[in-house]
Amino acid sequence: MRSKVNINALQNKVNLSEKITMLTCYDYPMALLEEKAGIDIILVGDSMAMTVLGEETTLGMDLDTMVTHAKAVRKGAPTAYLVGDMPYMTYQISKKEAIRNASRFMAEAGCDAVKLEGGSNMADTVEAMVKATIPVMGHLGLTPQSMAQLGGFKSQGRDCAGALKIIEDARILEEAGISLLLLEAIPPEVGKIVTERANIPVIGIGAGPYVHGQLMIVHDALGFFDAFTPKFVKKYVNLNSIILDALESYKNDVVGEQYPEDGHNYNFMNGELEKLLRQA
Ligand SMILES: Nc1nc(=O)c2c([nH]1)NC[C@@H]1CN(c3ccc(C(=O)N[C@@H](CCC(=O)O)C(=O)O)cc3)CN21
Ligand SMILES: CC(C)C(=O)C(=O)O
Ligand SMILES: [Mg+2]
Repeated sequence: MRSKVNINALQNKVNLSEKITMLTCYDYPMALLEEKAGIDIILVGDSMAMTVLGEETTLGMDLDTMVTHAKAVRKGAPTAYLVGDMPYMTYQISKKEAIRNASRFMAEAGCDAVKLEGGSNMADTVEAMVKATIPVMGHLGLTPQSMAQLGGFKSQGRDCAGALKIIEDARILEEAGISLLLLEAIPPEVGKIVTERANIPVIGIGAGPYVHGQLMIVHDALGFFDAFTPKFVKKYVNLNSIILDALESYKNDVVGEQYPEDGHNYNFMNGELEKLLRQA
């Protein structure tokens, strides 16, 4: 087993200019594989609402479900740096609720940190959570929980004012005590400026090549999600077509009576069948 990935190990990679790898994960079998592949950071994302539960937004995700899945992911990935994604309205209402809700990811699921969306508006909350022993990952740019205000899933920071706001928010969040920062769907140049000024690991998802590491939604990387494809997605395999082939083969086997075969059957213990046939 590799040694546990902690925040120092991640900072070491940054210092050595080694890229950090991050993927989402929502269940135990995928966690086993991501751990085996040596992925540094695993995010149990509220994107699970869309990739696993078929919702059109992330807003309906609830904390109990997130904690349940984070627990399963931790079982499959004991050494990855595990981040739990705080669902909509579990941290926006009060610092007290934010701390109590975040603590469940830490205590029940064994997460290493929690992630929350927002900039300067979240600085006080981040400070309170860090004081309460909870490491926090910030998330700027396209923040899906604000989609009603952003006007949908739209890339961000593409004008001067928008870019300046992201750069300033990154500074304020770092000052408030975040341990890591995620940048989503922004121009590479904005990612570069934020990364150069940061003293913490900066991970991008559609934030260009200059950040310290890359995140992708695992269902996107595997071709296991078809509803839409963000521009930054690279599909490494088309799992949908592989799985569909297998499902159709199974169906054809059953309909064509090719399954089950002899080896799939449970046989009687010695002499018992003859006994049954005499008595039945
Ligand atoms: N499967 C999946 N992958 C993701 O990366 C992802 C989710 N789900 N769900 C939550 C958010 C939404 N994401 C998105 C969605 C769209 C763009 C995008 O590139 N949007 C276009 C505009 C599309 C429009 O105008 O409606 C853009 O150019 O900004 C980026 C990230 C990222 N996240
Ligand atoms: C899209 C990423 C950044 C996320 O927050 C999630 O997977 O929920
Ligand atoms: Mg999320």
